[in-house]
Amino acid sequence: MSLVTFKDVVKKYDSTITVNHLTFDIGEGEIFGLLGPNGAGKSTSIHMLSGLLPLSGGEITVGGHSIRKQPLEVKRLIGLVPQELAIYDMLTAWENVSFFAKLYGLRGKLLKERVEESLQFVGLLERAKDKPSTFSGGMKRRLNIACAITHRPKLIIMDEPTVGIDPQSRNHILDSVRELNRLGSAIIYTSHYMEEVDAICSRIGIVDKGKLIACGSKEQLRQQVGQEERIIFEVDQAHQAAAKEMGEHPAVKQIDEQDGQRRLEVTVKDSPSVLQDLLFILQKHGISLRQLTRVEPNLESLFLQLTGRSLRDE
Ligand SMILES: Nc1ncnc2c1ncn2[C@@H]1O[C@H](COP(=O)(O)OP(=O)(O)OP(=O)(O)O)[C@@H](O)[C@H]1O
Repeated sequence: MSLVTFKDVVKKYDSTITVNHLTFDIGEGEIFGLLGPNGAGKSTSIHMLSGLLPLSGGEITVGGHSIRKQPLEVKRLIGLVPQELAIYDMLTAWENVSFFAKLYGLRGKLLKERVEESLQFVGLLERAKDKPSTFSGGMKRRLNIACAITHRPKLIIMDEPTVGIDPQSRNHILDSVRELNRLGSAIIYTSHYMEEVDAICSRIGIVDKGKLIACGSKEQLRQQVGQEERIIFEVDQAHQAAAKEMGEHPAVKQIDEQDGQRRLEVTVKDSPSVLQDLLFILQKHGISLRQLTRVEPNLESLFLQLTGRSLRDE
């Protein structure tokens, strides 16, 4: 059964549509990735789901409850880890987590146990008495997570939780996502980092300019890319004629020239002889190969294919 449903969800600011008829659902126990460039509408969608922003159209349900009609029931089921840190500098780590736990009605012994458990979970129990102003960016992000999980929500929403932090904290957060999921929560994870979403999510929705342009399991999305791959040739000299000849090969779909034609990114349809043919063209023009890289189809390729733009360029 679906834990979350988005049905024809729209958000408009005046006449601008920021979220454009989004429809998808998320099953219990899933890690669902919402992937898209900056400004795609991920945070806006998350804020509507969390009851922080009203919908302009459509409906969102969590555990069968409508966010429009039963916002309190929905809020009880979710834990939001917002993109902007929601922690208080004048409170200690313990007091921060305890503050949020009380908002969810926890009291007494249970409150103490859950605060301790949450701080332990994010690796900050030893720093419980310290104020966040003494923490690194990654530690603050981890504290932000601890604040959202004390009430053991069925759905944890993480909005770009790894932006601007060191690799160690990033890995810690990615491990916590997997662990929270293993302990029984469904997760919605928004990011513009394809690698993160690819690494931890079981299903992925790709959004661009407010629209859901693809949605499915990683396997389904890869199949959608089809049998294309990218071959990157790094060569010793620029050569227009060679690049042009490569572009005329029937299996070549696209050539992107970088570094003054010293780096050629060639998108090819699956064909047994294409690599050999392209190498032959380089050889014929007297060009030496410095490096050759083959890139398997991935979410980046799918985004490129669907929008004609690179996810990284945003
Ligand atoms: N209050 C607002 N009024 C008008 N436009 C807004 C408002 N809030 C957001 N937007 C616009 O809505 C679009 C989507 O923003 P949103 O923050 O949801 O994107 P995002 O995918 O989460 O990207 P990011 O990772 O940069 O936060 C952007 O173009 C943004 O400028």
